[in-house]
Amino acid sequence: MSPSVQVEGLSKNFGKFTALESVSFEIDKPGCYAILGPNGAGKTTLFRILTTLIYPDSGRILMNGKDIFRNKEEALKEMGSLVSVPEPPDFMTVREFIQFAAKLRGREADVESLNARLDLPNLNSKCGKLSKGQKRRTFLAAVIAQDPQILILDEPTDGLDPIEIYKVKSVIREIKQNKTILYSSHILSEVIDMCDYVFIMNKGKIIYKGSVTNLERIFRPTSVKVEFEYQINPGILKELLAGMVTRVQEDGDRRFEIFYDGDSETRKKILRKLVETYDVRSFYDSSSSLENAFVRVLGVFGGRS
Ligand SMILES: Nc1ncnc2c1ncn2[C@@H]1O[C@H](COP(=O)(O)OP(=O)(O)OP(=O)(O)O)[C@@H](O)[C@H]1O
Repeated sequence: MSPSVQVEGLSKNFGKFTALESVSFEIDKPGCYAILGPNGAGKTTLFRILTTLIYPDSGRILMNGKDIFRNKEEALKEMGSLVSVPEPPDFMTVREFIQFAAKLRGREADVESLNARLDLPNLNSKCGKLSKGQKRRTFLAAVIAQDPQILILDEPTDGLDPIEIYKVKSVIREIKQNKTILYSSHILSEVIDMCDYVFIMNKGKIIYKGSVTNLERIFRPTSVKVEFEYQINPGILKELLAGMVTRVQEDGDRRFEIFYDGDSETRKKILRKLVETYDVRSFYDSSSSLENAFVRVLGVFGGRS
């Protein structure tokens, strides 16, 4: 049976501040599910509730059909988490901690394989002597050694160096094939790279739910920036592209931003026409930055103050 997570009408206030408001979603297939949102959106609050570190004011969560607040032990049996910067105990070695974590769930840890995949620090080092990134990878190795069906990972790459990020991402890509991973991040490009489905949060609410492919399709670029080898008459350029473009805007000396309907065929026609007529120095999607797309999602669905 596939692991499932159901979140129903979750709300959480801190005093008068509403951190989560009626958050609901359902997951019933393995894969990597991103909770994406800017700082303060409520991601960590949601993850702390999902792991019962704190309790909601209302709503319920079912993991594999079991209520995590009413039937905690049963419901969390198949869940492993990396939330709120956990640290392995100082006095244990890396190997001991991973073996200990696995034993808690009745599993045997394959420490050597985890070491090869995550490039762990010296297995005999005491955890107290590790750097922040090494501690995080050791903790992640321990969670993976427990072999849970559901993994809750709150910004797992936060504070890691590029090589560590690469290792962590490879492992997550590998295990998401048959597990459910809830993965929070504020980096859209990371989510596009890793995840299959995305929930976008802003100001305590989920403002977008959809596949990552759909998100890319909706927020595909709708303008290109072009630079010519020499100065171009804007009037003639507009005439040349008439019928293909919605607007042509001068963008400095020899540079223009050309707006169109976002269709890839139209984009090809524009490029062909320009190259046939002029010497084009560069041509690229002006809003191809995924971070820009994120800002647009917030603008379209969630407002932004
Ligand atoms: N214990 C608390 N007491 C009061 N306010 C809190 C508490 N925990 C969180 N908040 C507030 O709730 C809001 C959501 O915080 P949360 O940490 O869930 O956001 P986030 O999306 O994880 O942000 P980040 O990406 O910065 O980690 C923030 O405005 C935060 O200040």
